[in-house]
Amino acid sequence: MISMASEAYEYLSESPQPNETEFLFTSMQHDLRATGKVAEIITPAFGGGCEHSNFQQALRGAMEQARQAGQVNPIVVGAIPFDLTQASCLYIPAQYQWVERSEPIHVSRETKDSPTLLNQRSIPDEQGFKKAVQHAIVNFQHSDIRKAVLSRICELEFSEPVDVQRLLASLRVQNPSGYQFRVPLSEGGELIGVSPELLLRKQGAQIESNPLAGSAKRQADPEQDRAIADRLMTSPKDQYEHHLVIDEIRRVLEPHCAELDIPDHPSLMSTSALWHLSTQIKGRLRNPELNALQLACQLHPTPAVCGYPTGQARKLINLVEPFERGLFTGIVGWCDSQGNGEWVVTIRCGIVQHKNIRLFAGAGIVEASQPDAEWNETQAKLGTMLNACGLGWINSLDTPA
Ligand SMILES: C=C(O[C@H]1C=CC=C(C(=O)O)[C@@H]1O)C(=O)O
Repeated sequence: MISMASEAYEYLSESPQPNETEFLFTSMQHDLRATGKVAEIITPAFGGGCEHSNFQQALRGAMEQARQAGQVNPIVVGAIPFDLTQASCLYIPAQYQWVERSEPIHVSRETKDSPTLLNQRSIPDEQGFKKAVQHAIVNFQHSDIRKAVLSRICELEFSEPVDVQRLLASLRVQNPSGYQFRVPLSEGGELIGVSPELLLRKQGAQIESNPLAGSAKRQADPEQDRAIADRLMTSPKDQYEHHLVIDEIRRVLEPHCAELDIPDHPSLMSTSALWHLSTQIKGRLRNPELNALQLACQLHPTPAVCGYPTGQARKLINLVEPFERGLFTGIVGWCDSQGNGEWVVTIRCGIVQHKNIRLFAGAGIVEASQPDAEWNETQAKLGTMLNACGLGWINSLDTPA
């Protein structure tokens, strides 16, 4: 466990106030709020698992720049894209502060408060997505690829600028135990979301990871909801999908760990929209000097967002996905100058730009997948952000996953 609250984290000059926060990351009981920028890291994180990589050098250079600017314990915050060869979106803020999380505040769902939805479209559309799933399934039958995560975009245009504070408040109500994030983007706009999936937390020699794979849509009726959860736990397709992720994470972490605890079987975890198969992994590093970003770069992208084997799955994704994922299914979080940090998988999120939001959702495809069910799963995953936008009704038009 990271004991951030009790630690004397520094902040330069005044602490950021919630309404002027530019970067936000919620971790367990605390929010990391940051403003300003003293150094930027756009070097791609490719090879970032190695301490001599360009990326790690850029990271050390930026930390040094911050120290010269007077910071005693600088931190790096931001996001890294799905494709590690693309520019990183990281920086060292001028001020930061850990604050205790407040109780989620009720957000009114009255339609008069919500701006009107002018346009929406899915890329690819329903037919295109199902075709891509079918394409992947055929590929599995004729190659060594076992899993590929296929995703789609849902573009929304509103009559008025999106109220980001309201969006964040609603995400907090929906998933109070999730990792909420808000990242300013240099090209304009903000990355906003609430991820349920911890890629890596590192404090000293202790590490944790909580991969998720295998999902089912929550049901309003408690009995049906329980039945869906039980079915997920015993579904061979979902167990298989999950184990591909765990085996790959074990392969990466094992050589680094003096102790590694990976339960034999996943457990259930839930958000307001979905059930997930989840494995809580804990370990103790042989070399506590490894920084959180070094390890995160070795783990990313796991088969929970890419597939298995990674290289081949990535090629298949590039072939069938008709858009650039950018930051979606990358990682978002923070790392301090001692190498401690937390990185979560950038899912259940969107990019907000004035009156537009670009939402993203994906689903792990294996040979036993059904195109209709995978489409419905992406719709359920979009539900978190759609609800936050006051558009929960869109999901009620769908058949349950
Ligand atoms: C890619 C997403 O979810 C991943 C994380 C949890 C469960 C997943 C699944 O069951 O397919 C996905 O691997 C997403 O939410 O867009």
